Amino acid sequence: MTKTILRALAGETLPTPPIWMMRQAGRYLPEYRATRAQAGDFLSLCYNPELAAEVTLQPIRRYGFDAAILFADILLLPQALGLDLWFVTGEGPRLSTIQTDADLAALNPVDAIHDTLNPVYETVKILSRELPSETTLIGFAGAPWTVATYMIAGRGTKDQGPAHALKAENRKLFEGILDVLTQGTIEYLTKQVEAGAEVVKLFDSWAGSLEGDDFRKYALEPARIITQEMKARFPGLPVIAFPRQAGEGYIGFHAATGADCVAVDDSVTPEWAAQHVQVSGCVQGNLASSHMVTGGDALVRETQRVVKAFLKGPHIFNLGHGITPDADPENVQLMIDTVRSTVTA
Ligand SMILES: Cc1c2[nH]c(c1CCC(=O)O)Cc1[nH]c(c(CCC(=O)O)c1C)Cc1[nH]c(c(CCC(=O)O)c1C)Cc1[nH]c(c(C)c1CCC(=O)O)C2
Repeated sequence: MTKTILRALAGETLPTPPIWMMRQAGRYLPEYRATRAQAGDFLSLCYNPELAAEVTLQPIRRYGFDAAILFADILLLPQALGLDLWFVTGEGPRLSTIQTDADLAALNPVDAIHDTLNPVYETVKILSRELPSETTLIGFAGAPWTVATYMIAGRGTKDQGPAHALKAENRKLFEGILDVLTQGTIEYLTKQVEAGAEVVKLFDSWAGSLEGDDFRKYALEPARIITQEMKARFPGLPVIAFPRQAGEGYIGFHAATGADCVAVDDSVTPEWAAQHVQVSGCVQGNLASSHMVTGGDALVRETQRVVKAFLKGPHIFNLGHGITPDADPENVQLMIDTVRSTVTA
């Protein structure tokens, strides 16, 4: 029998939506914190195939999610392209920045990324051997715009100001960075699929800060190029696109990019997304991750609301964004039980 996630991605409407959770391997789980301590730090964990596979499997063992997502980070690609990357505890990522043509020219050639990223492919290979037969393995990468915002600013920013500024001041350089990332992402995802990833997801966390023609050129177009090329290389490969906070930009995103599934965040209601996005294909989402902290009746009610809003079409249940470190693991179980017991007749 085909795996439930793959059935939903193929456009099938299932009586109960399959479920997984962004950041399901993360700090809210005591077993994750223990393995991360064993690895030393976050990046050492990402580059240790045995331990990265272990943390990927932890939420599958605990909850029986329908999909596992490779444990890695979207910022490993810029590191593989030659930027320095480190994480400041309590603050987040830091990178050496790209600000000039010379910085761009100094990046490693795209085919050299595998020297750094080989341990990630090794993690995928372990997972494709060790996952239960009903669990789908999702590979991923950051979308070019989102990854570029970190490379240009050297860190996470609230409004992606430095990347917008570079786009205004030196569009040629800005587009050059996006082009390198587009090609690098294709090569990175290709190796993940060759190693055993069954689905790939593109995380465009900052798509919502691109407006009008910029959204079309820098969120939609790179997603289209990557999706088309991946499908040319691997016919039938399902692709999930996540142009987070795209709002109206979610409308038509399936058709314009060729993605099989569009993941929606919780800044839109599930009823709106069913009406405007699910009409074009599978959707993934979109319970607010804050319910994993607060729990209770509101969690049950809102979970049922999401399930019911999407029940007339293909749907993969997920949060609207990643689960946060302060979440209670018991609330995750309550969400899963609620999804699986919501009567959809
Ligand atoms: C912007 C972004 C990043 N990483 C990612 C994004 C895009 C999606 C999003 O918007 O959440 C994506 C990501 N990061 C991680 C994954 C693995 C798969 C998954 O569990 O979903 C994925 C898909 C692990 C991680 N990536 C990170 C953690 C926490 C690291 C730790 O253990 O300290 C995990 C589990 C670290 C990370 N990595 C990044 C930031 C900003 C941070 C620090 C913020 C934080 O601490 O939560 C960059």
